[in-house]
Amino acid sequence: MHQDIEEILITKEEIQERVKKLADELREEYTNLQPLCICVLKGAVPFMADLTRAMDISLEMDFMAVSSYGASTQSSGVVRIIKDLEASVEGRHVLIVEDIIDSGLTLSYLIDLLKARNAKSVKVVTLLDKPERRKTNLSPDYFGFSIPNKFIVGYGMDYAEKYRNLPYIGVLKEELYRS
Ligand SMILES: O=P(O)(O)OC[C@H]1O[C@H](OP(=O)(O)OP(=O)(O)O)[C@H](O)[C@@H]1O
Ligand code: HPA
Repeated sequence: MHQDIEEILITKEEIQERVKKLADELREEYTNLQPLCICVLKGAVPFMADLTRAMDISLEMDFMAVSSYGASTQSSGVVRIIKDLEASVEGRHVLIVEDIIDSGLTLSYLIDLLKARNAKSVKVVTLLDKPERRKTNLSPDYFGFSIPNKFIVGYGMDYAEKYRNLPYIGVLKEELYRS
């Protein structure tokens, strides 16, 4: 795996340090609110696991899997629900946990959906933000790192389902995904 990485953008230690700081901020906001943390599968799994443990407050977790319909419909923001939540969000303080915001289309769909289901509040924490790629005017309530427009993998993020278990975030060698 490691030989396929052009450069390490964010080290394991930098991730750990930033996740701890984000967790401190979120603890301030959500103590006594019993938030429902929603992990957007699959990429956000490592971040969700590390963040919620570091938050160290009473909370609940649920998981959702979504997928864009494809290139032609992506620009319309149409998203297909592959796995829906088990919990009801009605009256709940919801925190969406994402690994990366790119165009923002996935998240803007999810935010609208959860509001339509009568969540009391809906906020977003993402580890990474790629603002250059944005196609919506959405910005996360909390983010770990703002990154350049490069294709990255690791700490949950994949290319063709591989590299999710890298402990750091790295830029994938261009020849591997352009070919
Ligand atoms: O801002 P957007 O352009 O909508 O892109 C961001 C979404 O894309 C990635 O998920 P992906 O569909 O690759 O699924 P995965 O998490 O299972 O890898 C990422 O985890 C976000 O959910
Ligand atoms: O750079 C990325 N890498 C992996 N998955 C992604 N989903 C959106 N952007 C990316």
